[in-house]
Amino acid sequence: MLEGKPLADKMRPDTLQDYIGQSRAVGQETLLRSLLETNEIPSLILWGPPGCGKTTLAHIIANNSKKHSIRFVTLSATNAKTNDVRDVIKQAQNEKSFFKRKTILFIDEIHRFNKSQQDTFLPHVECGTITLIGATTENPSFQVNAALLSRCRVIVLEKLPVEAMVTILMRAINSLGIHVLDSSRPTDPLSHSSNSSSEPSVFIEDKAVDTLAYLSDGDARAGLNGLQLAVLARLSSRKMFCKKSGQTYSPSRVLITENDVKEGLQQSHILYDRAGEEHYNCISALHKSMRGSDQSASLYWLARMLEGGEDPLYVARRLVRFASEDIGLADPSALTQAVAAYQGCHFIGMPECEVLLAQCVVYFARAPKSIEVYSAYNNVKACLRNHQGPLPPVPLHLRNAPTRLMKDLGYGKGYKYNPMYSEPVDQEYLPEELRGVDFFKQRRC
Ligand SMILES: Nc1ncnc2c1ncn2[C@@H]1O[C@H](COP(=O)(O)OP(=O)(O)OP(=O)(O)O)[C@@H](O)[C@H]1O
Repeated sequence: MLEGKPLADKMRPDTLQDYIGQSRAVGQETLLRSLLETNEIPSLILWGPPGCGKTTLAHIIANNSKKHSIRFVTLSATNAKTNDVRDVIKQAQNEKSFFKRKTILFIDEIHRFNKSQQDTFLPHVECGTITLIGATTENPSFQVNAALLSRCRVIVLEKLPVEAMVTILMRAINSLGIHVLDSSRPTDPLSHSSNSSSEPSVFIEDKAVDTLAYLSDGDARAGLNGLQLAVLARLSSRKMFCKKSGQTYSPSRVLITENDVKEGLQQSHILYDRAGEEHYNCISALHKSMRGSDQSASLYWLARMLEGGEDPLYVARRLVRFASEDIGLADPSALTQAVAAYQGCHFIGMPECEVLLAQCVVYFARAPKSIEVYSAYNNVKACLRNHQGPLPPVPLHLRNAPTRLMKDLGYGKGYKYNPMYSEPVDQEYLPEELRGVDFFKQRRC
């Protein structure tokens, strides 16, 4: 059972009955479930984090549709070319016109197709030649063409909760014939070696199952892979033990502990997806926690990113921005702190630089906040962008006059050099048509 395909693939359910969790999307009372049960599949975009069951749901739909002689074609946007899509469409057109057969096209990681590739199937979705099912870990509002999106129903799948993960893991554990050891009954399974077969009996601590369910962070593939790796590692260390000791005897029972499953999981991959949606969610949560002056939450989001393998320089760059955008002149040294933290991270790297970022984040959470400069600058930008016609010229008295011709043209004429005056100088600095505008108080566009 542990040889060949990954355990996650072997355990992929074929029916909705075995599809665990995701009740909001495909629970008993949902529209999607009734549509699936009556085999009226609309075009869908399945959006959710890695390993939450997008491909599995498509696989279940495929199984169902084959029973109703609907064609189900799969492409992965990571390696499919535009020509592959065209071929599928051509075939779908033929099937539709000659055999009245429908085609469902499943595109995994649809966000990897660029906009023009996505355009290729738009008219065919519209006229019903194909029913499109796209799976994506990225927010479809940014990654899927608006026109295509409006023709699809977006199904949001969530990270699988711990209980669902336990159910999925237990299903795999049972199918592998592994025994779960009840930690409330302290017996040593390894001391009983009554197993006569050459294959060892495999046990797993119940708390190891719980830990695996927690640490896999809603990603069933990660959990099942973690389980598989832990079992394989234990079995191979049993073999090594026999080889090294030259003993023909080998322990007939193998125990998978909590530590084994922790090793089986690659934490960084599991807790955090550096390139995906989670990266933006966490940085946004950090920014908002600092803005809200919540130092604990700020530290939490920072640690969540760094522990997950985020690039510390990326976080440091965001802190430089925050120093000006949210703290600004309420504490101008915030900017110095942020730049110093950035340089410090650059010098020493992870893991040493984590504390620099932590210091900066707490400083920012505690700092007084001001968006005065940020808002005033936005007002100026809005004024420029909304301006109709040519921009007003720079007033002559403010222009530099390095040549005689420029002087003759009136450049710099009438300019009052402020240091020459002991009193405040009455002089205009904005173009004539903006006289009197105060970007700090109002927005004039
Ligand atoms: N809801 C579920 N019920 C039962 N098993 C599940 C469920 N979701 C995922 N699994 C298990 O996890 C494995 C991986 O899930 P799947 O391939 O569907 O994830 P995905 O959301 O498509 O992830 P990715 O975005 O990384 O491709 C499946 O093969 C299956 O064994």
